[in-house]
Amino acid sequence: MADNLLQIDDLTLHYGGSQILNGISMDANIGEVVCVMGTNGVGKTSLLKALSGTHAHSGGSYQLAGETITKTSAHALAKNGVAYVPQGREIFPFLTVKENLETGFACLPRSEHKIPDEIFDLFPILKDFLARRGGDLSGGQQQQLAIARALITRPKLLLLDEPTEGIQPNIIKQIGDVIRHLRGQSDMCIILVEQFFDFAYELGDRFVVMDRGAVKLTGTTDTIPKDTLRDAVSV
Ligand SMILES: Nc1ncnc2c1ncn2[C@@H]1O[C@H](COP(=O)(O)OP(=O)(O)OP(=O)(O)O)[C@@H](O)[C@H]1O
Repeated sequence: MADNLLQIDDLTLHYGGSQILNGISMDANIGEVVCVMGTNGVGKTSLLKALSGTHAHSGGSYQLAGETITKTSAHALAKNGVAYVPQGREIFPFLTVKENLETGFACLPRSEHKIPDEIFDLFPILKDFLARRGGDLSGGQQQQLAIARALITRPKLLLLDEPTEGIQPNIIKQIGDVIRHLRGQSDMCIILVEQFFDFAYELGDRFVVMDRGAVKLTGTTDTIPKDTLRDAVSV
């Protein structure tokens, strides 16, 4: 039986008086890549903000590994194993690559304040650039740094918001390889928000298509024909 990690039911989110998520229900398992798709403005980023605690949900329930999440601060959720790589990456431009990675230590006990070798196996370029300022990296290198920083926190739930946006093809391929590697380790669940259809289709175990703050289609490559999924994502 699949190892369920995430379960949300009827989740809602408001920005002030505007309701943006209108009751999202979905689940996700360890070892799985779940792709959240949909056109601009349907609420994909808002869903990741709710899951990461960056913006508290306003209703419904959120369970992580069977525990109901009521303390929705981003710091509490990071300590609970949720790592968020936001759209635009948000690395610290004036900190070095090493210092950016070390910010991930904030949610680990002091005894674990070491950058694991695996990080440099996955992203060799970061080892070469440890002393370089984050803001001096290329966009693709910054994206790799942002994913690496998230992995430092040893997440169970890794939230990736459009990791291919504005990135050149060879780095997109490397990021795809990293996601595949992480899935193969079967110790975390990845929620991937992605508009690059072929990239998402290749990596996804399951797909959740959103429309106006709700789920309009969900299934796997076995249950949704590729063209149906492509059409659902683009209209
Ligand atoms: N801080 C905010 N205050 C008010 N409205 C917001 C805020 N952030 C987002 N919105 C609105 O919420 C809706 C959903 O935005 P969201 O960024 O979640 O969509 P998205 O599916 O991720 O879009 P994209 O693919 O363009 O990133 C949009 O209409 C957006 O204008």
